[in-house]
Amino acid sequence: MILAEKIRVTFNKGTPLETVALRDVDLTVESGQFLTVIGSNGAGKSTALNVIAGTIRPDAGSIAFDDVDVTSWPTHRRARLVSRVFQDPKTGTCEDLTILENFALAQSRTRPRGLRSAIDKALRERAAERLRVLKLGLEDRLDDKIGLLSGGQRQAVSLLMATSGDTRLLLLDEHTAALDPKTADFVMTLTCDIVAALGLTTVMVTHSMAQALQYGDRTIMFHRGQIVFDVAGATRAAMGVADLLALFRHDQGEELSDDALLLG
Ligand SMILES: Nc1ncnc2c1ncn2[C@@H]1O[C@H](COP(=O)(O)OP(=O)(O)OP(=O)(O)O)[C@@H](O)[C@H]1O
Repeated sequence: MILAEKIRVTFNKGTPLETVALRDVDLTVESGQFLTVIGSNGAGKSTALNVIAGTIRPDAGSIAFDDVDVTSWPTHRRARLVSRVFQDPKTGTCEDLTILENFALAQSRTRPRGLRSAIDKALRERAAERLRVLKLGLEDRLDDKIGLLSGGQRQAVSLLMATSGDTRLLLLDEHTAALDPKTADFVMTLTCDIVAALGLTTVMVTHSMAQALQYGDRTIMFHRGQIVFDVAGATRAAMGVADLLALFRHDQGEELSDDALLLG
């Protein structure tokens, strides 16, 4: 479970560029819940993920995982429990290393060992077994440089690596936005399968309202650093994009003016 209380993040404090990116945000995500997050450009979505991952330390508020206060834990200390997949497939993998070496690197995130000593028969078998699920033939290309893979293949491998080890919390930062629609569907199906199989608590940021409603079991929207709505259960299941827009208009007294959100 994630319990974030009164989280405030201010960039460039005390300067003319001061921006309050998160305004006393409270957010609880139950264990095993799959939360989708939407919001216009600059609404605070990435900052919220950064606070959970530990990349940004809030200037006020606290954050706990399963009742353990991790507010002061740096990213590397949280890395055993939290992993993240980014929009750019290149971010999650190391281009000059082979597929197998990338798996070894991912494993060392949770079980620190030298890269060479981490590559043993057991890892080779484990990596091949996980890759076989993709049905892309990558289990036969363990010694290929990962830079040779397509964006979609690489994102699928990033997802497998992010969910190896002891990860309990998966953060997805628009991880299908750079893929063509067919590949994006493939990666989303893989995501849902892995999340369900491992029972991961998942937070997925997306620019698409339709995708936010299609996947997961709860949707929140950020706007100007605050959560402006939070829908789940039967209410959410009955909603379409037009209903989300109407909810926004009703609560905020203004129209949403972000084409990417409307059209995505
Ligand atoms: N490192 C930073 N330095 C200064 N300002 C920042 C920084 N990171 C984010 N901001 C500002 O904080 C606010 C929230 O940004 P954030 O990236 O969290 O929004 P977002 O909802 O993820 O937007 P997008 O969909 O465009 O990625 C914005 O006004 C942004 O310009």
